[in-house]
Amino acid sequence: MSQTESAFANAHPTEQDIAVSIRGVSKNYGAVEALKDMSLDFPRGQLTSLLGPSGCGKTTLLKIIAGLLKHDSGEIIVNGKNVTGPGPNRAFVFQDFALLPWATVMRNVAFGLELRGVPRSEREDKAEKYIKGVGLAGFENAYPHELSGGMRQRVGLARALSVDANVLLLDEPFSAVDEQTRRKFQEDLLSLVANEKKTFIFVTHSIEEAVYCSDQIALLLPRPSRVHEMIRPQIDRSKGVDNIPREPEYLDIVDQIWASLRAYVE
Ligand SMILES: Nc1ncnc2c1ncn2[C@@H]1O[C@H](COP(=O)(O)OP(=O)(O)OP(=O)(O)O)[C@@H](O)[C@H]1O
Repeated sequence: MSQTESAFANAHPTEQDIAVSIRGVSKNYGAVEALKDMSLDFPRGQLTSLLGPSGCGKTTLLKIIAGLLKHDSGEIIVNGKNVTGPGPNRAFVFQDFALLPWATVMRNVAFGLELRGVPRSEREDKAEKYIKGVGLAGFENAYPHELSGGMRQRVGLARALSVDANVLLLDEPFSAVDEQTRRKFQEDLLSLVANEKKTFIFVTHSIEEAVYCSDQIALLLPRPSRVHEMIRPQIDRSKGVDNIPREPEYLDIVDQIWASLRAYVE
């Protein structure tokens, strides 16, 4: 079986430790049916991308998992428990950064811990670890307006990491950054997935990015959204961000996903 066939055939692994499970979730906005009877599992410690045409409900699903938006029916199970609202086990990294403009990088990253009453030295130690982890060492005392969009996005990610949520929800985290920053950020994200043992759920518009970064990709159909296909790319990432895009297996999976999606994009 070729790598590409196995990426599609192994899409329903058994015996996985599931961090988040979506069971028959539906969501309407008035007359707009956004999600319909959606079911999907997110394995612990892995990165799952949600990929699909614009308006298919990716952000809606992410916000429902975060507990920021109520679903109409179905269940969201996180670490084995049904959840109906926000909780400390999930952190949402907003597309528009949602940083405090008057606070330094250190204070922004430590802010979630500050809200929980964690003593200053403890929260700053933890924040420092993640400021380094996202490549922002040296910028602890900078303010958001002194940073580029990509750097602000990293502050948002460091803040989400520092609160010890074990599920990280990222809504197009790289959409506002240039190509070089995007590649560096993708590499850093993969290191975080490997080192942090957290579950990442990631919305992207980029097929290439999804294939490069993901353990599994949920291809969603236009609304009312359902899961069209699950793909497990199994890319050998040791070849590095610059070489993988030339690998035949990578290109085959990108082509197959494009073939599935193109009918809905026109
Ligand atoms: N607050 C709202 N009120 C009414 N309709 C909404 C609202 N939010 C989203 N929708 C509609 O629900 C559908 C799903 O939206 P959502 O933002 O989840 O899609 P998406 O896949 O994340 O889109 P994109 O890829 O363009 O960011 C869209 O048709 C959108 O217009």
